[in-house]
Amino acid sequence: MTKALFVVSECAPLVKTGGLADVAGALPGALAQHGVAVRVLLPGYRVVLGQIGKAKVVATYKDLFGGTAKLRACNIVGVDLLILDAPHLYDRDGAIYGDATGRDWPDNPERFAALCKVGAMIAAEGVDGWTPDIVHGHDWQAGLTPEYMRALGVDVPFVFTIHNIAFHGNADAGKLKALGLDPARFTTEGFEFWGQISALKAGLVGAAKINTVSQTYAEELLTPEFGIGMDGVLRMRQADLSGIVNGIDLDAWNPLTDPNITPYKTASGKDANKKALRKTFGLGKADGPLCVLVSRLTEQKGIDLLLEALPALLDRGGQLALLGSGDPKLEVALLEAAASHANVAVKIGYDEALSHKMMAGGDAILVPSRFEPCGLTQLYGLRYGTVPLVALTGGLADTVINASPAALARGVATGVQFFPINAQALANAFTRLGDLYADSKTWKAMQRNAMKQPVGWETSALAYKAIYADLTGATS
Ligand SMILES: Nc1ncnc2c1ncn2[C@@H]1O[C@H](COP(=O)(O)OP(=O)(O)O[C@H]2O[C@H](CO)[C@@H](O)[C@H](O)[C@H]2O)[C@@H](O)[C@H]1O
Repeated sequence: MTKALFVVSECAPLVKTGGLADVAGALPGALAQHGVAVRVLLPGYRVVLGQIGKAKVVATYKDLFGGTAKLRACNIVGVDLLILDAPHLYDRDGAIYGDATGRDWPDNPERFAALCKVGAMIAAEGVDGWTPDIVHGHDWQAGLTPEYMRALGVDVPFVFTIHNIAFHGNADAGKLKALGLDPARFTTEGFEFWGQISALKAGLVGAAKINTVSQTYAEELLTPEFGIGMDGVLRMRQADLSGIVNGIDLDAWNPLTDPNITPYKTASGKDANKKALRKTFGLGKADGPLCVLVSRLTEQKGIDLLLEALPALLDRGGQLALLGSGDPKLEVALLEAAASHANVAVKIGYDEALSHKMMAGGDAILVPSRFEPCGLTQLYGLRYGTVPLVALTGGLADTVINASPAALARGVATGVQFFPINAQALANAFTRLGDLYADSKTWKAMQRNAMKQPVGWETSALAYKAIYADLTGATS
């Protein structure tokens, strides 16, 4: 049995701001089926502590960046967790990465350095009679782990997964001492990045193997356009970089058993959900497709392109129901669009149950991202027979089969892709979507294909296991 320690800043269902949490929550269960036992090291945010009750204390750290911390072990919905209960770092009002106004916490470098340091100590000494064979960090919040492991002389292999390279976790060089980092490693070969400490770069240079969450994104990352300053480092590490597409939790996202919806086995069962969804969003009947979108509202997600291309959807009799939160300017623009078009409805906020209802009730799920390492909502869409309309990039390129004439002729199309990633191409894609929707035989075939597509973790869990086995020499 291989033992792996995940170091990660969010984990569904306990705490989630985006797709990272879904992966951290679902991959351990998938790995367990293949003989890999994962424990997930997670910050003890207030929202997390509120859900774990009196979990057993398995270690105490006297001075962890300015206060005493306890490590608590528990199992929540099948995931073995190690919760870093450090009130001076994590027990506060506001969100997990920043205050209520959206500003990053000024001590984020210390908050996530603490997580990494504890990860390194667990690798060094073990905890609760358990020592990992592999440490697997996710995104910049886990990036400093290999630095602390090196300082402690631990030679457990470190695997680093990039979910979103846009966040570098930079800290002022003046924090070197406060973070307990080795100044000799503050170089271009180490974790220095344009005069700052980069937690992301520390992870990239310190990992034995790096992966990201789709094959296409792994290739894109090597280019300046997508690498966002890290493409040079990644080109140097190219031999150790791979792409492993995300899966989704097939139990949580199952149209047959989903408690949030009227369950269904085939796409015809979507009708009742569509009716209910229209009611929830205050939308009337329409001839064209009911498009849904669930997302963080950021530059990445192409919401501005959607606003610009919207007339093309509305001209085809289509509708839009959108759920999201984030950039205040995008929120305002979306609410304005909803106020001026009867066929556009917007809910600002975060609502897990509603996101399920939208997958069940929508005809099409939109993902017009400028870049998308993998993307999960198009995978939910496939499983729910909700045809994805996506930008041709990253994991969206790898998981959706575009309704090209060839794919339609072969009966394999599952969605619509557009390229280049701009408003005009998206508008054209809306017109194509309208045509496909109007041709009910073709549309039904696409829904069937979508629902048949494997979107679970099976293949990808085996790919992670193979990376671990390669590094540990394990055979089973
Ligand atoms: N307002 C809201 N209400 C309810 N649910 C909401 C919501 N806003 C977002 N969500 C949910 O959050 C998740 C978002 O995951 P994505 O993979 O689509 O993007 P994200 O950019 O967060 O993840 C990053 O990491 C993941 C995981 O590797 C990659 O797939 C992705 O490409 C990368 O950008 C989905 O489960 C979605 O349903």
